[in-house]
Amino acid sequence: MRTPIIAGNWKMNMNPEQTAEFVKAVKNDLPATSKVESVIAAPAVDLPALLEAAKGSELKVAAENCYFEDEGAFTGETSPKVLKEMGVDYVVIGHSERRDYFHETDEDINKKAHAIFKNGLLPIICCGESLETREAGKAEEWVAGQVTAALKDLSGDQVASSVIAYEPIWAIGTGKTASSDQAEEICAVVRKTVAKLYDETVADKVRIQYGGSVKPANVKDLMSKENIDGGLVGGASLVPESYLALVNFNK
Ligand SMILES: O=C[C@H](O)COP(=O)(O)O
Repeated sequence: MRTPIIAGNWKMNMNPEQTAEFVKAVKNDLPATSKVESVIAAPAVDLPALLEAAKGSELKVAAENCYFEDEGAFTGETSPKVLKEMGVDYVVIGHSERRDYFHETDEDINKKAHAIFKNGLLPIICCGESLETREAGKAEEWVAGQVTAALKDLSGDQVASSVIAYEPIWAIGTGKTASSDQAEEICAVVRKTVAKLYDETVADKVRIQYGGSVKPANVKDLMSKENIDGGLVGGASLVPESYLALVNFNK
């Protein structure tokens, strides 16, 4: 039985003060982690405030990115080793915004996944096709390729404990959600890809999120699908009431 995981991805929208206020507003109404994992992914500058505010609550903390080296002359980068020391749980990697604006490659993402596991963190690995790729009928092939590249040389146990987020680029921040059937179709492809690369046991354990205009009004429908175990939520995770409605989707 896979534990649902709802992760807010704040992107570059909050400061430390707003972070502390947000957590104060939600921390007493989060579901038990054993029922639904509630995660917030925040920019590196907000992580100390987020970790401090989340202490003693059910909230788990994710970084929005990290580098694949632990330390050294890498100006501006964030060390996965330090993230672990700080108490971070997850790191989001391969988000389409990082692939597009910061030119992250499949190879970088795979290296980051290895660095994340080496440091005892867990990855939320993003994948997803553009509208052009979808319209060319190549969404399945594209996503399977991204998943295969991201997981290269990871062990079955590592993959079983990973989270993979399917986010069609055309649905991010656009208000256009993939229908729950469209989302399920590709999330099933992700699981099948994991089964092909590893085995059914690993595929059965890996948790798959859908992301792209998820909101309180559609979360229940998406979460009812067999291969959707959670959501990676941008805009609708920025307001405490909306975030609480998302993580409490099954109440
Ligand atoms: O990481 C989150 C996704 O990019 C989705 O963003 P959105 O919920 O604002 O569409």
